Amino acid sequence: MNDLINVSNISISFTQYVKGLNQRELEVITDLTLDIKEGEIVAILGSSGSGKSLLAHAILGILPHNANLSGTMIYKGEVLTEELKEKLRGDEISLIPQSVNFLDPLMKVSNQVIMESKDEAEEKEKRAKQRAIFEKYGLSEEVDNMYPFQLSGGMARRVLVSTALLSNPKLVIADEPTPGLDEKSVEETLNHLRQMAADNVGVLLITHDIVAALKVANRIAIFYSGYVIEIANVDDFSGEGENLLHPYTKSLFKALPHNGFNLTKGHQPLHGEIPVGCPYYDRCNHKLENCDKIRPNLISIDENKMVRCFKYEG
Ligand SMILES: Nc1ncnc2c1ncn2[C@@H]1O[C@H](COP(=O)(O)OP(=O)(O)OP(=O)(O)O)[C@@H](O)[C@H]1O
Ligand code: NI
Repeated sequence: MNDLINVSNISISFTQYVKGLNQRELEVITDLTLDIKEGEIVAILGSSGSGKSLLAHAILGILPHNANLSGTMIYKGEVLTEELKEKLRGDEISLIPQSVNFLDPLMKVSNQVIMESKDEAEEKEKRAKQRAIFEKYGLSEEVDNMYPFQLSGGMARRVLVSTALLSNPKLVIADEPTPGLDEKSVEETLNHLRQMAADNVGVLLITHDIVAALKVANRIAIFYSGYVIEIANVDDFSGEGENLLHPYTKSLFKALPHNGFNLTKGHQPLHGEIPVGCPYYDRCNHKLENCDKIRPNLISIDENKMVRCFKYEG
């Protein structure tokens, strides 16, 4: 499988003004590395407020103006500059947004899916395509003329998915597509993602729902305090978790059945104070000599797996 996007050493911070002219940096994402291949679903798993949406917005080039972004992104072998992001956004790279509030309440569904066209021929072509995709996702012809408030939650979700697919994207970023959905709608949404991957689209699934991630992803990136601490194959989350590498991922996996498969709290970005050493130091039960003094790098174990832990360095 070919690499679609390689995100290397991305950091995102905000400049905050405290007491007049004093500034300080709030680092939300630190040194994030991740790659997605064609036809692959990679889930990034992190708790609420951990910076997942910011990562999506960084790839799309829609970060807020006060955000500082560093690091590199390569898309199909080409450096993903802000200019290129703008060109690809809504085209080769599309977003399934976190909220159905992204739909304009005052516009008929089909019109907002299509947006502007440069001439009649293009509009006709777009309408035909929109109808075909809606059909595929079980949205009948009368839905075209509905307003968002007339849609059920599940229908609105399907409209967002269809919208993301209208441009034949190569990379789809799904930002928390499952929270608040009933089990059937969750399954339906996951099936949509599987279908995309089967069509060779790369999918970045952003979620705090580990159960959903395990059902659909090929690989899972675990986010902790703004750091990716491990990227594992979905199959590693089985048995006793013996193939998982990072102490945090192992304990997370072991704890799952006991806490109803919910992510435990306590891995928000560390507001203001970035630890010198390992971000997991305080909670780790495999501490080594230098863990509180030096931050481990995210190192590759093989083509698919990475870990940030001194146990595996050297
Ligand atoms: N414009 C901003 N200015 C300053 N800080 C911000 C800004 N936007 C986001 N943040 C900070 O970045 C953090 C991460 O935000 P983000 O929306 O990416 O989290 P998330 O992981 O997507 O959360 P959720 O699961 O709730 O969607 C927030 O907790 C907040 O501290
Ligand atoms: Ni979010």
